[in-house]
Amino acid sequence: MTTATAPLWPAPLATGPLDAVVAVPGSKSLSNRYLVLAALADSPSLLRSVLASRDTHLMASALETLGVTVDRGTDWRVEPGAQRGLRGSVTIDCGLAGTVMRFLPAVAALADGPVHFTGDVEALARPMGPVIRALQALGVRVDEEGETGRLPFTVHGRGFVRGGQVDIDASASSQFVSGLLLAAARFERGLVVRHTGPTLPSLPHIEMTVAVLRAAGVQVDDSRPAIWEVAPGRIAGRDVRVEPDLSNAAPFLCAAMVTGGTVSVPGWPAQTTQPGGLLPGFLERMGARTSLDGDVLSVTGTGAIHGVDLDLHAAGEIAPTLAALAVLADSPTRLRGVAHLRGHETDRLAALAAEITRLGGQAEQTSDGLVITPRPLTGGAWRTYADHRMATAGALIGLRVPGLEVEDVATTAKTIPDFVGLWTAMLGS
Ligand SMILES: O=C(O)C1=C[C@@H](OP(=O)(O)O)[C@@H](O)[C@H](O)C1
Ligand SMILES: C=C(OP(=O)(O)O)C(=O)O
Repeated sequence: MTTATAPLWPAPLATGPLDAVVAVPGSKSLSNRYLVLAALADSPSLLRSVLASRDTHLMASALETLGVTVDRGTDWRVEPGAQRGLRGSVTIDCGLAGTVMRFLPAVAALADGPVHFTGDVEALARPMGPVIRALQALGVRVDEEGETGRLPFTVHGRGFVRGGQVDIDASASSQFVSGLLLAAARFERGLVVRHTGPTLPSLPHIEMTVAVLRAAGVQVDDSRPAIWEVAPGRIAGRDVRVEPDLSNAAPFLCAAMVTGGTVSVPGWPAQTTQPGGLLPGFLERMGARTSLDGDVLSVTGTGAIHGVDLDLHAAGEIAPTLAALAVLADSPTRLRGVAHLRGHETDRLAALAAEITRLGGQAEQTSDGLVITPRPLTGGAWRTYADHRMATAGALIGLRVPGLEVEDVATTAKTIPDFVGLWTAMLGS
């Protein structure tokens, strides 16, 4: 939570070109999908290199509340609740995790009683309406308690969902679609989801959902644009290794460009549905050299950072990092296609514009993004609005701007367990 008294972390200045290897923890998006599917499966699962951060602990705790066993050791072992059914008459704390608040309502509909959903104060602003409306259209009772289309609400599980077909406007978040698809194989008739809105952000994340479902033995037809059909059937427990979080790799790789050095991330997948897989291409357009040697992705700064015109609708979660890089570029940048960032952990377009401007920079919001014009910056507080990616963006700018202090850097725990440790180790190596 952001308060006036939140501590300030003096972001370290870079003292020279980096030459560092950074082992980035597991993907939030993959970890939380594997957890949901493991909970709905008909046999146990073992999740290796799973991310242990606030968002994945919230997911694991929520599933435990529903009667699933999640043994959180080095690897996480999940004993599904499927055979004996999911438990109702419980409350789920979503924190600020989009994956928990959007993935679990459809799961809760399978529970044997009411499941109350709540979260952080910042979470109460995030859009939930399409999820609630879709479940209601499928015959699930959902009682809203505060503002319409927002947390908190109660899903009245009846132990089964008939399923069928549902239309949904997912222009505010791809997670609305993913959340329905993840549970759909457990609906009596499966589910056809049709997206009806004007834009569809984060398509790679929906493709990720389809891929993890298929890998668990679920039949998914995604051959028609913006329509996904999940057949009813069993979900298999799995033994899987989670890829590193490529979006969380972004600030570290960008640090190579800011310092004119090299940063390498091992474990980079040859193929991935993570939107962070688009990152090397974006960084090359901004002036970096990149190479994939085996599974080690290296980014080398050439000394130059160029402004760029980028449509980020497929990869909105890396927009804050690229905005921070753009602040340090040699020409203006336009980021487009990311209107949905207004419903992320905070209104990220407003937050980035405010904080860049506070340092003396120039950043204007457009209807669907930002225009950033590089200017000399001065240090000062960088506010983070409970947003982990605002914090890591501040750290990146702080490599070059003396006196920049990141408010509430602990908010990075949402998806990285020890961001400050990894960042300072990178700078020290
Ligand atoms: O499904 C997922 O794991 C995610 C989907 C995206 O959400 P939006 O489509 O709301 O941007 C992304 O930004 C978020 O960080 C994770
Ligand atoms: C948008 C993000 O998170 P969430 O999963 O909470 O939507 C993010 O991590 O950038």
